[in-house]
Amino acid sequence: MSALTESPAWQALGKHFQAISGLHMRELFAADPGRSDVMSIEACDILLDYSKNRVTPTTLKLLIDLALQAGLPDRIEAMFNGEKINVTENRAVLHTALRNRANTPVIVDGEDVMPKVNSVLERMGNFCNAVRNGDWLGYTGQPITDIVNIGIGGSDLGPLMVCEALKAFGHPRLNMHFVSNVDGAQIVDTLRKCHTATTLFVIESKTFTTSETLTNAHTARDWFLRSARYESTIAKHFVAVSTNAKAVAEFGIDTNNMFEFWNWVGGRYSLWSAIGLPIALYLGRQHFLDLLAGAHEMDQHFRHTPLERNMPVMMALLGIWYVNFFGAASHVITPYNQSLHRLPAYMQQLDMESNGKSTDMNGHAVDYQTSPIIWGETGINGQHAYFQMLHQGTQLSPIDFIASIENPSTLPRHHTILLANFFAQAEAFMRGKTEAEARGELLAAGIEGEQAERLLPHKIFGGNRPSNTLLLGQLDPTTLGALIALYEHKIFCQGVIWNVNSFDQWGVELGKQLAKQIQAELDIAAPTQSHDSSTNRLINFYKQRARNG
Ligand SMILES: O=P(O)(O)OC[C@H]1O[C@](O)(CO)[C@@H](O)[C@@H]1O
Repeated sequence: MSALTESPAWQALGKHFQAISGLHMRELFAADPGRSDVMSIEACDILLDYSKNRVTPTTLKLLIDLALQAGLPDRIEAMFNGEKINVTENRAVLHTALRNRANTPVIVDGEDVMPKVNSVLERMGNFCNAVRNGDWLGYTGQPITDIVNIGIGGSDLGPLMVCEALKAFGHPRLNMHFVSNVDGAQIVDTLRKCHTATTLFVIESKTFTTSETLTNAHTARDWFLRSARYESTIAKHFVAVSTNAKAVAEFGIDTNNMFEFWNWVGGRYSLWSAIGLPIALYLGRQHFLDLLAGAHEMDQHFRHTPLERNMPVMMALLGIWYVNFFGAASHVITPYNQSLHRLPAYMQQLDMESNGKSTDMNGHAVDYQTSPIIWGETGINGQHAYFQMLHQGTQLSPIDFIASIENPSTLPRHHTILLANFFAQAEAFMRGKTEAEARGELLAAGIEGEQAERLLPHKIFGGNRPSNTLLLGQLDPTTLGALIALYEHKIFCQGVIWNVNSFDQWGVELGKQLAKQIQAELDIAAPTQSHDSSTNRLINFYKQRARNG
């Protein structure tokens, strides 16, 4: 057994689980009408109601014991203070410094990083103003109308998700495009919608070595030069965001047109850095600063609120309760705002790339589950697709319901229907439908006797399916910033308790190495023999068909 599973707090939770796992939330609500007043937290214009979880006050106390046993308060301070908590890469983890609107010094290797953070923000702001005002002109003297972000993973998902979420605040002249897939279909389709004279390419890559991004960037450059002809025109149409100035220069982008960030910013935590440039271009400098301010407010809440009233901490602990004690393999994210439709995809990288680990900080194999599988869709669409399984299937999948009270992008009547569904689903998952209720409904519908008995088992809902409800005041830059930071910190807390490094991603390397080797093999006609028989056969089958075709 590992130190974690042997620990007193873990053992106590295991015993407690045996005692209460049979309890139904209906009973818990009936026994304590004030349950949701106690089991809710308000911060940063977000209300978290976590009362529809299979917990009692004792569960919460034991979970807090687990957090304390893991030294969570010290680990939180270590992160904010710039300690090198990403031990396998010997790096600090300071996405919080990027949104440190209080501007207090944050020291890494003896240097306050805030002056350089502020200086890049200043440059981004000036550049965005020029593009948005129409002062930044393309090679024929026209203002920019289309912005194409080329990047993948953290250099795509954050900017894409935020630009979609905050479309209501977007600049009316600017059309945003995001190209991540190396499948040429995506860039071809995008370029078809753009004109060289009015398109700005933002090439985003922390490392500037990512093959998908560089391939797309070269294709964009070739497309551009076919019309613009002179290399000197590139400066007006290509900017880069990276930590790797040398590779940016080698690609042919003037480093004066490069916006820098630093190795203490993880890719999936980078939307607050210059990687947020497409966001700032689309929404404007002030809205980008508002996004940072919202995240900063959540940072302050996270850093300074006692664990039992701390929103990210409570969400982390509830997640651990289900993953490690109920054996839940997955966790569902269901936004009830259409504009948050890319949030589940964003959360997949944030959570699974961070905590999808089976080796702990000491290099030992873990003997407990870590990151759940994160999945989801907009809630309304999910209701008409996978909710059947969530209501009556055999798997327990906790759900996060997310909606906003105000929704500037929708119509009032639509919003009422949307929110009615939002409230109803969380209630349905909690209470279910008993046999007596189902029987009563059948009777009311005039279905009796044998037919009623046959249908009855299918009409029963066990309920007792846990969910968190997150109600945002409105979906604006500030609240969205807070929401994203909330999940970042939730994931961090879980990583601390699971004792994994949430900030490396070695698991993505092997596939990349093999792809490089196979790419070289695909370029030669001779049959491949260097892999296992399945991979050889697949490659050679492909080669033969591609040659004949
Ligand atoms: O920004 P880069 O260096 O191109 O990397 C893109 C993405 O690729 C990954 O390294 C995974 O392969 C992610 O962690 C990262 O967000």
